Amino acid sequence: MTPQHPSPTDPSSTTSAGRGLAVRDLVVHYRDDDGTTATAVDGLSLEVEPGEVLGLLGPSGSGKSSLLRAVAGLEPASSGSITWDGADLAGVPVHRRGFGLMFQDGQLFPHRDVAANVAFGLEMAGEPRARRRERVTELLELVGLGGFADRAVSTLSGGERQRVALARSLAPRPRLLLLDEPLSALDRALRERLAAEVREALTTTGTTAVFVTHDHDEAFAVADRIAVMDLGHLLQVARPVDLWHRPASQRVAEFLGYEAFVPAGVLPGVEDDALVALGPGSLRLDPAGDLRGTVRSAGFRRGVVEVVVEVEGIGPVTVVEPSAPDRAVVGPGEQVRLTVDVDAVPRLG
Ligand SMILES: Nc1ncnc2c1ncn2[C@@H]1O[C@H](COP(=O)(O)OP(=O)(O)OP(=O)(O)O)[C@@H](O)[C@H]1O
Repeated sequence: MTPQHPSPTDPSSTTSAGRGLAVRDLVVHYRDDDGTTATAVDGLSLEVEPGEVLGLLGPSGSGKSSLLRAVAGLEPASSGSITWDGADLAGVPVHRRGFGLMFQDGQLFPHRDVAANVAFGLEMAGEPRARRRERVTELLELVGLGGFADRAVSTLSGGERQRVALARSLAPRPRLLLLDEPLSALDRALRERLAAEVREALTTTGTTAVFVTHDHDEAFAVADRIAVMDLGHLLQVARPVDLWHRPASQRVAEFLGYEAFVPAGVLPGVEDDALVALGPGSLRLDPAGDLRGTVRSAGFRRGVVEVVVEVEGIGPVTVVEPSAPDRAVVGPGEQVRLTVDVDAVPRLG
């Protein structure tokens, strides 16, 4: 691994030289009152190409917000550099970076109506009133709030507020939009729907963006590439499909939801000793299968049945089966046989 391209085997991890955002060997420290320092970002390098949506994924405390805040200029870098189109941003204050910010709680201005919230950045930029009005209408349409211009912010639902916040942050056409857990205050169903809408708004407007989340489903729904962080380090950067099928390490695979890690030789018909990961999608219930297991639990979830099976010699693995009204559902304690889908069992390097 080189710091510039953490996954050199993944062609999608390379970017056009010097364009867009480049973070090089960045370190962000926090100094406590007692003089001790905590390292939140530890020598991290990353690039974001113009027009790209990068998902920044990692567990709580992995340093995602610290990285985002450093890029925004809200947190000083202890060492390393942050550049945009090759120009160093050290010493460039937050409001001169041309970057937009969007947070979990939207931070709308309560005394302005929806249109005035969206217009805020345009006013700051000195846009004439007619152009502002036009742009506000365009942005509210884009986020699905066409008739909302005159609404008071206090009358909006949580999802509507975040749509307004998104419209407001897109209105001045930031050269980079930094989104820090913008959906995490919303309930799961709304979050899934809005994640798709955010992606559409970003790609329709061609906005370059970094989207921080600790939810891998959300990262998969929003991002062109996903950067996985842990303990201030970058573990892997890859397109969602490559990340899922080729996680670079057990740590990445665990974080994505893989459940069992065994030598490949444990699987029927496989003879090498590489470590492999099994998770949802790796196994199928099959009366003629070579693996045996005991059902621990079975739950219905939006058209599929998720069956957790204690697989002999492997451990618990979730099996996802399509649901049908006349198909018998297995229950806890039941003995089952399973087949491996070898294409859905990544080898860990
Ligand atoms: N202002 C601060 N002072 C001291 N330590 C801090 C400060 N902000 C963050 N940290 C520490 O830096 C580390 C990284 O925190 P950060 O908020 O960047 O992580 P995160 O991945 O965004 O987490 P979360 O998903 O919980 O927001 C953590 O150990 C955290 O305790």
